[in-house]
Amino acid sequence: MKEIIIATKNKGKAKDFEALLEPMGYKVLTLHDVAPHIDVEETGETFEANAILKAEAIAQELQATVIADDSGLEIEALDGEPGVYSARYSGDEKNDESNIDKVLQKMVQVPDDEKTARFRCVLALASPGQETIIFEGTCEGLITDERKGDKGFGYDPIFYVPEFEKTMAEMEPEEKASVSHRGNAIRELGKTMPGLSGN
Ligand SMILES: O=c1[nH]c(=O)c2ncn([C@@H]3O[C@H](COP(=O)(O)OP(=O)(O)OP(=O)(O)O)[C@@H](O)[C@H]3O)c2[nH]1
Ligand SMILES: [Mg+2]
Repeated sequence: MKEIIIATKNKGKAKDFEALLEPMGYKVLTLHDVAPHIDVEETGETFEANAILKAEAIAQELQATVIADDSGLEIEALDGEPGVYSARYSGDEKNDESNIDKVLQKMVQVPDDEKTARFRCVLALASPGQETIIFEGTCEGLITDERKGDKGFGYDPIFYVPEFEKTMAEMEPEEKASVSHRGNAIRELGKTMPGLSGN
């Protein structure tokens, strides 16, 4: 099986990548497998800037081709929050549960028909000595009033996808992969990276 390095320490993201890439014949390796000592500070103000930071630092360190993912949730009624700060919305310790609590509390006053949101994922593909390439994917949905489902990670329990009539945390990994921001970004990447099929 071919191997592919994803420059992430987020286990939820790693599972998403496995659901997406294993059917294409790739074994997913993360920073936990190949460089557990490295932490790249996310100092950028955009998903793109942070994805490039992470991908280039790890590609340089390992002298290998890597993919980094910077992603997050953009809620219209909150002017795009939590956005690039999604992982640390409620504090530096990256706590999914308190991040969700903070969103739900801010959404209490928002009318139901204004609960629109999107997940955005930016992937950076970096190789030593080559120009980094960027791919993007989004997924449109609605913020629910309460948590539903126990699959997935992050904000998945409060992100409702009308097409499936489920939150992302109620979807099987393959279902999430078929509509998610990460799935859509990988499918974009598949159009240009030889060997990665777009299906
Ligand atoms: O419910 C969710 N389903 C998803 O599919 C998803 N994708 C992203 N997110 C949120 O956005 C942050 C990314 O921040 P982020 O890109 O900096 O990643 P991270 O710091 O968690 O890991 P790393 O990849 O940087 O190591 C994550 O922690 C989550 O809060 C998601 N939430
Ligand atoms: Mg991060």
